[in-house]
Amino acid sequence: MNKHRAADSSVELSRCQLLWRDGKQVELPPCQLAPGETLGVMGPSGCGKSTWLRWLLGVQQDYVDVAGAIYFGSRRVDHLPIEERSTGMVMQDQSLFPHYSVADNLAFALRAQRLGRQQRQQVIAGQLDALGLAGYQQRLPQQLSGGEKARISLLRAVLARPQLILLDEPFNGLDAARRRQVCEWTYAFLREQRIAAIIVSHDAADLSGAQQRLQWPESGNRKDEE
Ligand SMILES: Nc1ncnc2c1ncn2[C@@H]1O[C@H](COP(=O)(O)OP(=O)(O)OP(=O)(O)O)[C@@H](O)[C@H]1O
Repeated sequence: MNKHRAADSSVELSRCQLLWRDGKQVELPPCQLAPGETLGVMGPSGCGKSTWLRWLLGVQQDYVDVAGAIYFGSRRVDHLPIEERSTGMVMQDQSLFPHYSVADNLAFALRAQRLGRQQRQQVIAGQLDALGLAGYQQRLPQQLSGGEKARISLLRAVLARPQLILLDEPFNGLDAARRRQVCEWTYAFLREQRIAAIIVSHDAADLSGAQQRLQWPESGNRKDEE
């Protein structure tokens, strides 16, 4: 298990303010997620959802100031560097290691769990099977379709078993039947592994398994208030 992960602690996000350089600002309400719980987020294009997720992940973003706190149990993590936050993210552009096979990409995510080689191969084979990708171990990312890449990216992020996982439009590029299947698998896996998650999507059906919802609040303009 990830050494930074406190298995039974909840994720707590304080009220959070995002302030862009051009004066646009938005205030998000506080939120608490128990292990295995998901927050589904919807909002119009360009409102700041990905920016907020990248802040939660710990990415430096010079175009915006963010004031807020993130706690895993009693531990405050928003001042920690990205590698110490036990937070994973699947981005819209799906970043697999291009020169690693599917199996090696997934093995990378499992490294903290210290499984033996055979056990690791079993986990990988079982999960690929569950996602309709049986036998894909030796493929390279360039040999995958967009939808296949999306599923492997998602699998890699959840197999690392972070405390919090951030999914930005994770089911894009899938046909309707596959989208439903991957969506159901994702919620079941997050619940079973007790991983708290935030899922952003423009499609309400993607958020049907989420226990909590956030409709992105209207943004204001600080310059108008001055
Ligand atoms: N690297 C950047 N530099 C400057 N401004 C940026 C940068 N990335 C995003 N922005 C701005 O921040 C605002 C929010 O963008 P963001 O990508 O977070 O929106 P979003 O809600 O995720 O949109 P979408 O649903 O289209 O993905 C937008 O006004 C965008 O132009």
